[in-house]
Amino acid sequence: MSHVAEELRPDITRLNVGLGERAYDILIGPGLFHEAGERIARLRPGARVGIVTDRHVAERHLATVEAALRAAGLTPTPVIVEPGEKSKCFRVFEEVVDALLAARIERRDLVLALGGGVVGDLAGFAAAALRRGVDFVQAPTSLLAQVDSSVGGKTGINSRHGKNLVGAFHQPILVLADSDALDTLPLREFRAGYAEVAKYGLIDNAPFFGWLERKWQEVFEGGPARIEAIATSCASKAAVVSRDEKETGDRALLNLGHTFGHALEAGAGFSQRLLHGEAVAVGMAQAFRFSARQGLCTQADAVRVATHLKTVGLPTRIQDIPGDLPDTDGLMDLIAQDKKVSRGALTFILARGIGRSFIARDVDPAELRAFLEAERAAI
Ligand SMILES: NC(=O)c1ccc[n+]([C@@H]2O[C@H](COP(=O)([O-])OP(=O)(O)OC[C@H]3O[C@@H](n4cnc5c(N)ncnc54)[C@H](O)[C@@H]3O)[C@@H](O)[C@H]2O)c1
Ligand SMILES: O=C(O)C(=O)C[C@@H](O)[C@H](O)[C@H](O)COP(=O)(O)O
Ligand SMILES: [Zn+2]
Repeated sequence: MSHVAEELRPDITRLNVGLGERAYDILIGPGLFHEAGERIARLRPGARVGIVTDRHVAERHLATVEAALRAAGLTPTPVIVEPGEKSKCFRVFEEVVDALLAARIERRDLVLALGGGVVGDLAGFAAAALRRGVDFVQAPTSLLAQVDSSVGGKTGINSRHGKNLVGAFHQPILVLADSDALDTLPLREFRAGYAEVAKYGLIDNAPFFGWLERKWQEVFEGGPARIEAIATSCASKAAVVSRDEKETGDRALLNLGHTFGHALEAGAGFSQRLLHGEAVAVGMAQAFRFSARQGLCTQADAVRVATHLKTVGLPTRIQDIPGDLPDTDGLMDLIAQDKKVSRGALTFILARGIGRSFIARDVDPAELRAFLEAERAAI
């Protein structure tokens, strides 16, 4: 990537995910979709580009991106899926792969994921599988995708057995996070993405969590605080991914709130009843309450976490989720399918305090069950 364009655009933040020959840039700032063609053509001049997107995003942003690609001599073919988590499934995966093959996307061509985390995970997995692997670019359009899912190369789909159980590690070659795209994102979706922003503070950056407590309204309103929150989140994620690409060690910290959260998402049928970020918010509040119950962190820290999440309008308890959920046995079964489970031993991300998360292996199932029962009984 040339530095010249960034020097001409001081409003663009450029980060790098240091992965040797698979290193890539993350660009964050306004107007990037208008420059998508020029920036992608520098990496793959003359390429065919299969643009995987969803209907909501297509209605708002596809024309801009397509025009930019054509102007730079690239040949785009859109592949449009239905919005929502249910599209992360085998049926839609097959449809996307078939559409990309029909568009003759070859090994030196590209897949462009234009959308939220659902499109990013689905398109990334399609790119990983297509002709045994073609390159892909992430053009994230939701807050969640700009701060988390577009970075790090986890791609995949859900199975009837649980969340993200089929997939591949496949890194993008570029991430273009156009902050203007967030202007069309519904508030509920923005809030859900905010849960993953707060996650970075809770994992290992207490000052960032404190900053969010003071500045969250500015982050929601847009402007410099929003860009700063996105850049801080991406920098945290890039650092973890660079040192542990395939989650053999501390990348698992990025799973804070996800062991509980994924079970709840699956329990809610991957439906609009509970968005991924909302599930993570409940899961993080639970991880801190579970930690406090085990004497690992103070009750005050657990309350502080839940209070901030509640203040921004996120759910923090099972009771905040509308509709029926599996009972404790059902949740335990779903948790048993978590990818961090090893030879049956449960792994959770727990905390000794805000910004002091750690990987807890061999969590006692009896203690977990008692905690889930207590959570269910809480008013
Ligand atoms: N791979 C990873 O590392 C990783 C990390 C975090 C989450 N995820 C996955 O990401 C998914 C959640 O992503 P998400 O929250 O972006 O959900 P999503 O992709 O479903 O997008 C949320 C909703 O907002 C709409 N939308 C997106 N951008 C828009 C825009 N700019 N304007 C208007 N509407 C827009 C979408 O059409 C959809 O209806 C989950 O499947 C989760 O498992 C993956
Ligand atoms: O990138 C990671 O690593 C993460 O854990 C980020 C999470 O926010 C994300 O939801 C991820 O898809 C969960 O990974 P999984 O391995 O538990 O499916
Ligand atoms: Zn997540």
